[in-house]
Amino acid sequence: MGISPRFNCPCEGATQPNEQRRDEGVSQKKKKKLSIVLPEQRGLVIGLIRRIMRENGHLFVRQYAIAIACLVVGSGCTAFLAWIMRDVIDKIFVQQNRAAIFTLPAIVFVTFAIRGITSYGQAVVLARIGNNIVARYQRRLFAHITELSVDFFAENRSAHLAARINQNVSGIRDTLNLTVTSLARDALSLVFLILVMIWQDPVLSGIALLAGPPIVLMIGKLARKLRAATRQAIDINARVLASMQEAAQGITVVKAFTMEAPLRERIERLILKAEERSNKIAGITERTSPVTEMVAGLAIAGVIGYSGYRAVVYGYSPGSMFAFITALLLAYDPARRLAKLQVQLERALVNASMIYEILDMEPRQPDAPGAKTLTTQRAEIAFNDVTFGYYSGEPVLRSLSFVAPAGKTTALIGASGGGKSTIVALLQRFYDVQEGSITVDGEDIRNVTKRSLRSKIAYVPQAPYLFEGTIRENIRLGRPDATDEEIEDAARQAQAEEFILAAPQGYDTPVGENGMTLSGGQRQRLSIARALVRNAPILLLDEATSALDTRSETLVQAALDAAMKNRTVIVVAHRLSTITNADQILVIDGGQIAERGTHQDLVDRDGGLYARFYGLQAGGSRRSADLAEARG
Ligand SMILES: Nc1ncnc2c1ncn2[C@@H]1O[C@H](COP(=O)(O)OP(=O)(O)OP(=O)(O)O)[C@@H](O)[C@H]1O
Repeated sequence: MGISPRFNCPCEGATQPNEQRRDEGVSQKKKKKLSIVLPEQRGLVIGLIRRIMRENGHLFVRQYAIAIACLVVGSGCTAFLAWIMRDVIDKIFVQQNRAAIFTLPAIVFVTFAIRGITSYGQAVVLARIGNNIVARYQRRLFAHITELSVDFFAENRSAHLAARINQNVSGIRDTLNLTVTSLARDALSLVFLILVMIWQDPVLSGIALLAGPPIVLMIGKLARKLRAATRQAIDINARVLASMQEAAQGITVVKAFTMEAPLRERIERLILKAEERSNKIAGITERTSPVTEMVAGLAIAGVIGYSGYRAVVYGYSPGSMFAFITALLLAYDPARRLAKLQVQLERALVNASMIYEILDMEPRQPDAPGAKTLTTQRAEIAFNDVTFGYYSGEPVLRSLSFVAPAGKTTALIGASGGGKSTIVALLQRFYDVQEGSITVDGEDIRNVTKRSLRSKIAYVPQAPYLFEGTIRENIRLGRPDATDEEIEDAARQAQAEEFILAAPQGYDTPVGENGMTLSGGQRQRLSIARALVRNAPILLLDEATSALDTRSETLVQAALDAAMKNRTVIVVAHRLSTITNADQILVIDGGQIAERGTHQDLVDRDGGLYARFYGLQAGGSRRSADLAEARG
């Protein structure tokens, strides 16, 4: 299973062609990358709006009812103001009715007050709905992303992803709010005002409404242009933010290599592009204004000219004409906003579809239907004829078979790129094998839940990663229900206690971003403590001691030796010194096992790869990169 390219169509009901599904067994670089794909056709756009409505609308029925009630009352007030102008002119100015001098202004004031209160009410309610939608989608996205396979993160730069999500999440909110406010406020106001106009004067209304069709045509054209520009703008903005974040994260490398100037130039180029895109969008969006103004101005001028002619020549009542013109002028604002609606919706929909693009992705290694919980008796691991490659036709492991006996240590060693880390990744089911199988106590790991499989494994990665939080919290990530005593015990075993207690707040000292305040060796020891506290039957060490100095390494090695007892351990080692005691050593070369045996067996093997390598450096502390040299 692969990440579904179904996100090409974010509307519901879109299915993936079978052919596409079939060739997804092997990950294919192009398919995994997030691209900006948009529904091009009107039907798909409506599908997207309907999906957003269906997923969210029912959650906010009460709030939307309040907002819509406010909008309806507000629209009614607007129409009423136009309506009452007839009385203002006729009663006050023509009939000179004294009582009306007091009552009509009072009515106008009360109408404005009601309009103000309802406008406040709808704005607050809609803002709350919007904020809640943003929060819900942020939660949903994070939960979904953490379920996606590791290859998704290998293919998508994390900073770029974060920046894009940050921009996109507003799309759902804006689509909903724009649709609701436009329909409930602007469309309703317009309908009420047009009714007032027709009631007052059907002929003049006909003249005024002639302005509609040309404006609608023009907006349709502009919206199409805007769609492409918006897509590019969102992507460029995400790249700007991502580049800044990456520069901040890698600031030591940036400074050490004096990369400031070229980096600045790169970001400046992106910023310039983003500025150009924003200007283009503003140009397209605002192009609606002059055209709308001119067409509407023409209609209003026509109405004034014709009604003036009728008043002067035929003596029509100024009151009804005034009410008509007021309604026409008041209708102008909602009509203009409605004209802009499609343009604004374009942007919101581009963002919303990008959110669904991520939400519609499926993990590549989902649990099989009816997957069991893995229970381990002995925790014996077996690779049976495993063939695997990250890309189709490029196998990294070829028909690889070995057994990692229960309670014993199996060391993997070999030249860089041979496939050692891949073996460790496959065992955790970050990827699925293409041929063969991997079993734990005879159970194929594809038949058990990933959660239960991984709960049996403690993993110390090549590059230790620490999360924002305290030292204690970072160790506790190994097992959330670990007691403070267990955490301190693990830290002691990992030879980390000394520096932890020397830190300003001991175990409660914050580690800074990815442990920036700690040395590489200290980070590694915390990572080992995290694995120890997990207390799992399988221990995976990927070059766990690579960042330690000789003293720490000796200490940690002793700790690891203790932790390895009675566990099934697979250790990827780059230094021979760390594996001389291993129960079996597998020399991995070109995705296959070139040699296997204990350290002594392999050293004794005349002309063997391992023996040659060992011979190269009697001290046995050189890195396995030298194996390539040994291989000649
Ligand atoms: N996520 C990935 N996507 C694509 N190719 C990958 C990925 N990870 C590893 N590879 C490729 O797979 C091959 C084996 O890599 P792997 O990391 O397993 O080797 P290794 O023996 O652990 O190397 P090292 O000792 O340098 O860590 C390499 O050619 C590498 O480029």
